[in-house]
Amino acid sequence: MSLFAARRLVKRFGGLTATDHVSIEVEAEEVHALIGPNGAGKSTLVNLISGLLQPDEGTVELDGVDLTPLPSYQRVRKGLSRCFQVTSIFPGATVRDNLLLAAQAHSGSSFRFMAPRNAEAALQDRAHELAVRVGLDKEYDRIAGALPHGAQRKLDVALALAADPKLLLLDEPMAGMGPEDSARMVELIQLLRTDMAILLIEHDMNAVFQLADRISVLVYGRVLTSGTAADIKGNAEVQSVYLGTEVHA
Ligand SMILES: Nc1ncnc2c1ncn2[C@@H]1O[C@H](COP(=O)(O)OP(=O)(O)OP(=O)(O)O)[C@@H](O)[C@H]1O
Repeated sequence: MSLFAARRLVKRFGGLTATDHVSIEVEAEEVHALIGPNGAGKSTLVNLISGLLQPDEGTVELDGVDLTPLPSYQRVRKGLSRCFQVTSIFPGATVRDNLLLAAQAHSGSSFRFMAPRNAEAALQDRAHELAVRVGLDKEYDRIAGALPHGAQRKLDVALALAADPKLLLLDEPMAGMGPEDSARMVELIQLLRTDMAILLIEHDMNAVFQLADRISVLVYGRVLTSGTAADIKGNAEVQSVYLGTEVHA
């Protein structure tokens, strides 16, 4: 059984079927990328998976738990974390305080039996560990909103990691990045994949081909095909979908 499975998801907006019986699975430690031209329904699918939208049909399951009836925040508790295309950081606070808040939000009852001073120390450790993990330890005391774009995206990833996800949903993590920052983000995702499964929605095809074990191509709300990078590169139907369109996915 796969770690994660979305099964036959359907979402209609009036007469438009934005998600048309989409099934997608992610195995433990797998990076599964989702690509598709503009308007293919990627954002809608991500919202259905993370719980910002409710499907008209279909189910979302993680590690044997049916997440479909749960709101976003409960899905996070069950192990499904999402990074946002629009970052979710507090721009006026330091990296440290952003991470402390996230660590605290996800600490649940873990510090309940500790003396307050020990609980505070454990939170500080956790926040610093998250900064180290994404390579932001040198920026720890800087104001988040003043960081370069690439560093802000890393912080966004660190905030999602605070929940200790089993599945990390990365929604266009390379958006707006230059080649150097993109390369760093690829390195970071390579590190993370040893600890969690990743569903990656990304327009940067270089990054997708480097990272993905499996790629699914979404067109008009349906999965056109799924396969390895080599399968997808050699697929005539995929090529024709992108031909003459704004090829950035
Ligand atoms: N809330 C909504 N109400 C009505 N139609 C919507 C809504 N959200 C999305 N759609 C429509 O559903 C289709 C899929 O949109 P979606 O944003 O999911 O595509 P996408 O693949 O994420 O595109 P992009 O890469 O441009 O963000 C589009 O035709 C869009 O206009």
